[in-house]
Amino acid sequence: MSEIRIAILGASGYTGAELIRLLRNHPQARLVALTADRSAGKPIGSVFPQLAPFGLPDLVAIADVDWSGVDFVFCALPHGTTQAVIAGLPSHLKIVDLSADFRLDNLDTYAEWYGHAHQAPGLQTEAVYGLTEIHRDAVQKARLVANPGCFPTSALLPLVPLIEAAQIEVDDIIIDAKTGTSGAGRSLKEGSLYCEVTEGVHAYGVASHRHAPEIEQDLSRSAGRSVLVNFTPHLMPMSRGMASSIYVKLRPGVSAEDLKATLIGRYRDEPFISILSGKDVPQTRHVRGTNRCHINVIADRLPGRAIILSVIDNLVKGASGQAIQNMNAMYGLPETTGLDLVAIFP
Ligand SMILES: NC(=O)C1=CN([C@@H]2O[C@H](COP(=O)(O)OP(=O)(O)OC[C@H]3O[C@@H](n4cnc5c(N)ncnc54)[C@H](OP(=O)(O)O)[C@@H]3O)[C@@H](O)[C@H]2O)C=CC1
Ligand SMILES: CC(=O)N[C@@H](CCC(=O)OP(=O)(O)O)C(=O)O
Repeated sequence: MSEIRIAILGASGYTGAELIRLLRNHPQARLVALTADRSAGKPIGSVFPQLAPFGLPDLVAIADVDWSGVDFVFCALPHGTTQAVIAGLPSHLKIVDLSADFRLDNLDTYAEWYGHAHQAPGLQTEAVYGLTEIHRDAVQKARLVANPGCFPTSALLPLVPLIEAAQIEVDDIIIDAKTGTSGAGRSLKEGSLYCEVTEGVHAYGVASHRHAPEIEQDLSRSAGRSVLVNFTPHLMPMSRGMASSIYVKLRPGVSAEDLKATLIGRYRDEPFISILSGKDVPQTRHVRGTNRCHINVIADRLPGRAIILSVIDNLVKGASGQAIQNMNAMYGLPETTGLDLVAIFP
């Protein structure tokens, strides 16, 4: 297939840099426009020296992009800024939006959790939730894909097949999740300072994190009724990586081995998902820098309960890697194109 001419909006951020790193290995991708806000007008190499040697376009403001030379847009802007930007783009463009702006189908739920009315409700009706392994058919036909959040990706990949198989009680799901600090983005925030993050761990967004309704949206779709979850994220002193420990109650007659068999069957042909053997514990270091998700299911000591462990790299399967996987699906390319990566270890 011919080349895909790509613009990255928000190229001077963490997910933007990760898109550029990964797309360097994509044979069809040609980066024709990179945008920034504070850094508009600068060479990308002045923001990210590791990207200086590759002949990339300079950073420009979004208003200065010539859309006639662009086929595809990765939108990696802060949530809340993206609906208006995407609503103003020409209709020939295919788009994967990495922000949360098009993830929630229910406009009232969006307004409740994001504190303002949706600014592009018409576009929301055409947006497809891009958890690729679960919504592949819709992603392949989509023009606008809402790339999932990192916590929802790590939780939904194991939970959706188990709910569809009616193997777990949907009213008793606890998601205890940990993330690296790059999840907060590159802009200056007191909570991301070294002294606030190093040598300690803390929960945040307790009983109020905006990824709860996103997780619940897909779990409710799978269950055919409203599902609520207990979700608590924690900030870890590491730059990237995400681990979700998920505590579930088994339905009568179901064992932890049954859950594992369901996941093995569902993901047998999925290149990015591994169900680990025995009681092997998934570790973030084993997926670092890759688009992979490692999962295991272990019987709890408490009768009738199981513990599901799921790890991803928040910047790759949790953001830029899944975004490229979705682009590949939208163009009918093998989903692994540009994403055939081995973890950086140790
Ligand atoms: N980091 C992660 O692990 C994940 C992030 N996401 C989502 O992806 C999106 C990007 O995240 P991330 O890369 O971490 O964010 P960063 O804060 O690192 O980068 C944001 C980018 O957007 C640009 N920008 C900021 N404000 C504006 C504006 N008003 N108009 C135009 N451009 C603007 C910035 O430019 P400049 O720096 O020049 O000001 C920068 O290029 C967010 O919506 C985030 O929620 C999703 C999953 C995981
Ligand atoms: C450490 C940290 O702050 N992480 C972010 C998650 C970023 C992400 O996945 O998602 P969005 O695209 O929905 O922002 C948070 O908890 O909000």
